[in-house]
Amino acid sequence: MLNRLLSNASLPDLPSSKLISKNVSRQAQCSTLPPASSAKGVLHLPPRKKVQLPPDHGHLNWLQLSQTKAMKLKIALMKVITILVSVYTDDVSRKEFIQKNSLLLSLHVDLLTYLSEEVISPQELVTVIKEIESKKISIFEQKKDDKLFNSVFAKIMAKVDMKTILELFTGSGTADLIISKEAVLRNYEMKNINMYWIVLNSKIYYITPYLMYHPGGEEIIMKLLKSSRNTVERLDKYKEYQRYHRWINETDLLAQYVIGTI
Ligand code: HEM
Repeated sequence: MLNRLLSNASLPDLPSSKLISKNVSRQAQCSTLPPASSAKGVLHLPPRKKVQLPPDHGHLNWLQLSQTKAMKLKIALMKVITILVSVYTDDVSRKEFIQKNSLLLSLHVDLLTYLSEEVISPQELVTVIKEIESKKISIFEQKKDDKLFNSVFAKIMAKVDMKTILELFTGSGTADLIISKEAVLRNYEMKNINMYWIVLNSKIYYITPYLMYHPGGEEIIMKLLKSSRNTVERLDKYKEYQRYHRWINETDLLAQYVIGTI
């Protein structure tokens, strides 16, 4: 499989050197180094936690997959849906969101508001999400797409063309959207695996598509997001993130998944 991927070699536009943080003060444990020595004065690092990923879920698979147009569209649509459900279901959050973002990102705000008022109400979305909550399967992992989500995608795309959605919601197009901490906490409390965000260093990322490709496994991330100890003051998981991989530059690795900023 790897040989086939390497021979196709249409590698994405992400040189590996870009993924390495330049501000690493000390080399923490990495895959190629032996564990840190327990000698006096050497900082203790968490033990290595090797997990077995499903077939075709290596880093290269993920990079290639995330560059396909179908995947980009699905991610953009899911960004829209997760914002509608996390922000627009609550009057206070919605008003604050519109007020804070109308000046700089008016097109994003207009599109989201139009969708929520004319195309699919956030309450309707919540019902759809609840219906498939119990399946606990990411729509990015199923061979066959989930019909309910597809019907929502179709509703949106019947009113807004694909080019507009891709232009506004692909890559870091939404990076400057300001989203309240209350809306993020609402997202963290959702049970449907397709809705997951994570905050790292004040940036919010849509993390569902990456979960099964995470070399440290999905469990460790899910545990953090679904902890009953999460509060508006404890949304940012950057400390925990850095504990395991200071050397990884998440802003480049997750550039396509940015939802906004808290
Ligand atoms: C959400 C964004 C995240 C990204 C993009 C990410 C990325 C990565 C990458 C690329 C590796 C492989 C590192 C290597 O082998 O050198 C890795 C491993 C790992 N990550 Fe993450 N990670 C994320 C979040 C987290 C979080 C929140 C935690 C836990 C608090 C975590 C815990 C781990 C662990 C335990 C490993 C295995 C390290 C080992 O091999 O010993 N990750 N992650």
